Amino acid sequence: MRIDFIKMHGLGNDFVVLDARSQPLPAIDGSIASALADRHTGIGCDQLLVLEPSTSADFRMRIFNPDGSEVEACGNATRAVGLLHGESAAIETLGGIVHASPAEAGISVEMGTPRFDWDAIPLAYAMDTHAMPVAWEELVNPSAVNVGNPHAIFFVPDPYAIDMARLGPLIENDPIFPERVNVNVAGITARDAITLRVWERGAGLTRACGTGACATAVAAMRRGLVDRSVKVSLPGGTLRIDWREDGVIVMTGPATESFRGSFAAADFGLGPVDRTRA
Ligand SMILES: N[C@H](CCC[C@H](N)C(=O)O)C(=O)O
Repeated sequence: MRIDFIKMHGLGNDFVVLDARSQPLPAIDGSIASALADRHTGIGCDQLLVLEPSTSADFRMRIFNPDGSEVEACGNATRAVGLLHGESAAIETLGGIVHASPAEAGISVEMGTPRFDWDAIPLAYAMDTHAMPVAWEELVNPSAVNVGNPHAIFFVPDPYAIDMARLGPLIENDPIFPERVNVNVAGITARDAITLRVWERGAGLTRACGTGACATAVAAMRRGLVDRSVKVSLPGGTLRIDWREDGVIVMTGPATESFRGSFAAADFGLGPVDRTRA
């Protein structure tokens, strides 16, 4: 049996999309996600996305990191599947329902309202998530923001001077974040401009992180560093983040379909299709 996939990206943060609504798919778990995401022996991607029917939205999007973890939110992926959908869509995720709509600058997504309470960013002990009293060498006093998934945001003079390959995993896996955390290093370049690099939980350094851009923009706004509409420049390109007066974060940016293909299910250890799920 062959399985069709769509290869997509949002500013270079790339995805393999499997649509269970158009083909019978065997059960997908973390180990299969890791195999498909592997850039040497698999198709290769930062996240695997599985689209399924939903009883509460237009469809459901499951999100897997290359380490096999299934997670709550993925901003760039939301724009990508919004592009596939072709018109406005409500998308069910583990982090809640988000809304994608075609926009002049690509796809606009209402990413929900951010949370700052410490039980949204599971910490070993309650802290002021505005500026946590912790440090990892030159990365100090991060903000902690949950936009469906957990983010730690450090403001630094030059994000490109930070050794993310060394400090990223240290912070990602610190026990102070029992669910781990996405690590953002940001520089403020103007009242409406942020430069950002992200070490993603379960994926490592990516060329762009949509939820990271949302969390970082909100953290900077809360600190009075920027206005409520900012451009966030990531290695892969720029996103616009607006934090509306009603508390909803709106992210706008491009999404791209790269190519389509198929693979033999047996090549990735995918078992027979459970017809009760078809
Ligand atoms: N690594 C993230 C999921 C992907 C987020 C990122 N690719 C985005 O565009 O938001 C996490 O474990 O929470």
